[in-house]
Amino acid sequence: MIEIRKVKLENFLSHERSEVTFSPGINVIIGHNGAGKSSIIDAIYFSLFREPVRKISLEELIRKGAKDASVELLVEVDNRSYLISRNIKGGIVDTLSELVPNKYSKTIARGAKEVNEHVYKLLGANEDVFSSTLFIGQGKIEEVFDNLSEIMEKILKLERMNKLRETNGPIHSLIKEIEGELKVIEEKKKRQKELEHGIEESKKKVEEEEKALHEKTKEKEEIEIRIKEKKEEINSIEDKRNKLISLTNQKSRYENETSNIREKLKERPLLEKKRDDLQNYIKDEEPLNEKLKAISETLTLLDQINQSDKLIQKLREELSKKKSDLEEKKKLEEKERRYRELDMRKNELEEKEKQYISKTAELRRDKIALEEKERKLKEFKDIDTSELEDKIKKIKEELEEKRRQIEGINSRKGEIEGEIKQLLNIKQNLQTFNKSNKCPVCGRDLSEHDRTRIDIEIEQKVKELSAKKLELNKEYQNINVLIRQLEQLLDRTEKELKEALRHKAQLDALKSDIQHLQDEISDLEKEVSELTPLHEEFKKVSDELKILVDYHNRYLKVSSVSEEEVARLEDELQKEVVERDRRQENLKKILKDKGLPTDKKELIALGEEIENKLKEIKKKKDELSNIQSKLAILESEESRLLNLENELKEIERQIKELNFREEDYALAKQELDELQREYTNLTTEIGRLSGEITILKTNIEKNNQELNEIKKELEKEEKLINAKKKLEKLRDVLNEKNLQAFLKNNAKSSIENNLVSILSKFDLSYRALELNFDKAGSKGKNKVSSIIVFNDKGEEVSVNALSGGERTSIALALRLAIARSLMKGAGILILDEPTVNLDEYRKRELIDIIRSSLEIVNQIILVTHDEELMEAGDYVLKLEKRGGISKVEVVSNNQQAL
Ligand SMILES: Nc1ncnc2c1ncn2[C@@H]1O[C@H](COP(=O)(O)OP(=O)(O)OP(=O)(O)O)[C@@H](O)[C@H]1O
Ligand SMILES: [Zn+2]
Repeated sequence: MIEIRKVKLENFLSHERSEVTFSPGINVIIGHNGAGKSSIIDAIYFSLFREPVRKISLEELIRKGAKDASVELLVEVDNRSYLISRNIKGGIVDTLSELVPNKYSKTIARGAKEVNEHVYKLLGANEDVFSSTLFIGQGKIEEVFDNLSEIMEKILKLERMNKLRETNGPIHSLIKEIEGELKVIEEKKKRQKELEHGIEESKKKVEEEEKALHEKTKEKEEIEIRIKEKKEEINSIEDKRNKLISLTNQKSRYENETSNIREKLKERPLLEKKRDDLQNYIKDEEPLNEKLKAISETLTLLDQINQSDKLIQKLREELSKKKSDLEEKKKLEEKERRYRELDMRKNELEEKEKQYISKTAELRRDKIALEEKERKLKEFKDIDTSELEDKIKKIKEELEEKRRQIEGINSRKGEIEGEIKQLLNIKQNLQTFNKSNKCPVCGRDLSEHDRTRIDIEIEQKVKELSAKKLELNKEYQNINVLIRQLEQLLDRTEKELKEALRHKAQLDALKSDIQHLQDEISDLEKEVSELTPLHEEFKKVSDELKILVDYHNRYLKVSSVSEEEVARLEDELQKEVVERDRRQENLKKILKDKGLPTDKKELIALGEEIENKLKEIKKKKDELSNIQSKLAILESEESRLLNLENELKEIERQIKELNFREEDYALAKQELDELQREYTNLTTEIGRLSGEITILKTNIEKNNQELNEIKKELEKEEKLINAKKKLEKLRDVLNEKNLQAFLKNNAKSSIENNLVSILSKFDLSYRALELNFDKAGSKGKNKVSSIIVFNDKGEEVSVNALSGGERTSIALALRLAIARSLMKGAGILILDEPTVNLDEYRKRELIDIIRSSLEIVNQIILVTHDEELMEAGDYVLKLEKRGGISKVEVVSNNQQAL
């Protein structure tokens, strides 16, 4: 029994994102036209079968403005929950999964086709059955009467049975196919016989050839042995031959060498003569070398003597200079001593002299400054300040007096003003308290006369007081002018005093400066008089030094010279003279001994001549050593020649001993060639034979395989014949009169039974019903009714004669009955707007019938725009459309409310 728990719509028809929960019992979906109610059951239907309910394409199910749509349906079957997920265009595959509460979800099917198959299993019905029975479109409950025959054909798939039987149908073509295969099998049988014969022949041939192969192999082995023996023989002959060749080669090499050496030896006497001549030539070398050495010695001596002469000259000059310097030094020594004494004294006096100079300068500056200040002092006048101070004191006293007068005037003015104010007050009061006739001051009774009098009196008095006040003002002004004049005078006098005081301070400062300068001058004069004798001495010393400085400078120039130095130079000169004389002696001796010319130029020319001669000798010596080495080689060659002659004798002996004959060798080789030819022929023959045998054997193998395959196929023959017979039988059975009628009758009685039991629950008083699955005749009066009803009395009643309510009940019952017969458990009933076009009474009836259906199904989903039907629902969903998008607005649970 399937039950729907929840459906989720995403971009599906008018829904953007809605989630609807269902409960067992009657679920009413309510809302205005176009609110999106049907869309929800469309979503359920689409989830189950991936087909639209309406006549639209899948793409049209996608909400306008969205790219893709998806629907999820949660169902419960036998206490297990399954989630079906369907998608349009989103690229996500459809899935069906089982949800184990609080645990996991297991995908059972993936892809539209697989999901469809599983839904079929869960629902126990396919789309055809479901849409003809439990899913009822708007106002279509009774359609079942008119289409019963088609519905049954569709449900029982009778159409397909007829199709199976047709001449171009599958059964016919299957039989044709089998007949074709049987023909092929006949062909195979012929082939089988051919193959068997061929295999027999081949086997015989293989036997013959194997025998021949055996013989040839034996022959081949014998020849192999003979070849081996022959090869050994040839090898030994070849060894000898090789030895002979190598000996002959060596012999000819030796002979060549011998004749070469003999040729070379012919040169020998000539070389020996040349050698003797050269040896003779180089005899002069030794004495020439000696003479050359003496010449170079002589030349060296000449150079040395020359240098000594120069050195002696230089030393004599230096010595005479030093001697004269020494004399000068001795003459200057007295003056130099005096110079040094004075210089020291001058240095001692230097400090005091500096003091003297600075003090005299300071003294001069002070005297000038003093003169200047004394001149300024004469220009200053003396001023007396006490006079000015007295004057200021007097002015201040006068000012005090005048200010006191002003204060007096002010207080008098205040008194007068107070009196006037009081008088005016009295006058005012007199007028205000007119009626009471009492004095405002004392409260006494006043007559008119009194009042006038008082008035005049007051007037008089006020005038007097005002005149007095005016006078005081004038006086005040006058005094004020005086005060201002006094203040100005005071100011001026004070300034004068200040100026006088400043002048006096300057004079004091000048006087003290003069005093100070005089003190300083007397101090300085004392110091200068003390320094003067030293200054005189300094002057004297300096003057004398000026005269002595020339001598001092001259002394400095010769001061370095000493007696020792002069002595040393004299000694050096002496030694050099001795050395030169010795060399001259030596030279004389050599010249005499070697008979050399005394002239230097001649000596050099002679030296060069000897050197040239020596060079020539050197060349000859090289030539000689060359000839000597050639002669040495010739000597060793001569001994080699002797050896070679002995060797040749030995080789000839060995050749004789070998005794090799070329004819023997050629014969043996010819024999081997013949044997090898024979061997090759045999190998080819053996190869050919085994090749043929292999081919024959593989052929046999192949043919055997084919034979086996043919045998296997022949086994099918019987099955094919049987199949053909069965198909022919099936063709007969599928005939309308046989199986189809049986199926229809079967379904008919089952549905009729169910129908009676369902109707009994609907509380209707009909005893029996009979279904008619045959095609209803052409529409109109002859129309054959698909259902016949019998009343209590057993009378037949046409469906059209029943009341609307009865008809709807029977139609609904019939749908439920069909569903029950064909499905394992009919769980849900879905109705879209069942009450359209019904009056109030019929509507009530229908609600009762629907309620009764709950005895057959568990869950009913009802779509309506009729508010009245809300009451019928156990569970109510209200849909509304806002902004073009459907929304689940209200959800109420009537059961809970009760
Ligand atoms: N692909 C779509 N995208 C958006 N809206 C659509 C789409 N297809 C149809 N509609 C609109 O969805 C609305 C809801 O249709 P649905 O059939 O669910 O309404 P209903 O509440 O059952 O109304 P009625 O009582 O008139 O049958 C309609 O106005 C329809 O025009
Ligand atoms: Zn009075």
